Amino acid sequence: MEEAKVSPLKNFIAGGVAGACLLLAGHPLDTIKVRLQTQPKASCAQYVIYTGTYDCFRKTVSKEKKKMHRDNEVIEGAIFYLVSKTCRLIGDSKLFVCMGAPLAGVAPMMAISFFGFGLGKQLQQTDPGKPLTHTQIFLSGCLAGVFTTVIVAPGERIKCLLQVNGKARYSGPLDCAVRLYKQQGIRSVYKGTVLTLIRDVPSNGLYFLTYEYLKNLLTPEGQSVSQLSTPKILLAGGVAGILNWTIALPPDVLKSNFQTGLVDVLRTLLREEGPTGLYKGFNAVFLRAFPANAACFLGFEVALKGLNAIAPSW
Ligand SMILES: CC(=O)O[C@H](CC(=O)[O-])C[N+](C)(C)C
Repeated sequence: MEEAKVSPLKNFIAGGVAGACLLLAGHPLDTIKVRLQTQPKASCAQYVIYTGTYDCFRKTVSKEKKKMHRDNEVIEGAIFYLVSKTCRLIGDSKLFVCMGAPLAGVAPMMAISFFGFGLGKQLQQTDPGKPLTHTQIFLSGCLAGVFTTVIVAPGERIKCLLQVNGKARYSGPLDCAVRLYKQQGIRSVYKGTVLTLIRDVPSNGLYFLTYEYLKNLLTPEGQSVSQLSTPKILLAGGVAGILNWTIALPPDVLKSNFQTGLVDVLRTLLREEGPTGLYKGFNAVFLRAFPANAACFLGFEVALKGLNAIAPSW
């Protein structure tokens, strides 16, 4: 297993591309996940808003279809234009609801994530010819999780509030951020930071370790990992996404609920729903994890290859 020279800068740029791919492939199911995770618990099943992933999908699509307003025609920039067109193509649904904010958040988040991972590897890489150990790769991933929390914690706070409340409470991400800041200051914007760290530090470690491990495993003897075929990249990325969520989901459920207003989340959830409550949104999360992360790593590898071709010496 050979280790190429790591460039955190190239990782940063390619990571941004990866983030855009992750978002485009994963946002509809992410919206469903947050709605399922944060819906209030009803005493009688008949009053639950969404009975499951499919029910939430169906209701979101039909409800939002009815609510198409002129203001949805307002296009804020080229990216938003493309997103809203894509949105219409899948049936005028609002599963891509508030995608402007996540795109502005996820692309830099993944850029920082891949940068942190690259930096972690670079710091531990004494000899470019010598492969890093699994522990070193895991720790590099953990470092990525620490870095990303700086923007993930406020980004997720805003995203979750918008996904749960739609436009009923806030006119958009900026309005949401400003109002949180004005009402309770920076602490409110950063509400959920510890839970974000608990979710993202170990899961990033496992995420990158799985991807690198599978890439090496799938590389035929005598070939370079950089020549890995597209299906194998998709497989390694998809599996990394699934394993990432196996440990990220319980703290994610706590975080989503905490960031949208529930206090004493762990105790309340365990008392009301038992340990399975910590796996709320399971179907949506795992349906999303494979394709979204497969697309993410493919976007990363393609962008990195392009950068290596344009600027081999960086
Ligand atoms: C928990 C989470 O956000 O995971 C990211 C992938 C995904 O499915 O959204 C990846 N990362 C580990 C980089 C945070």
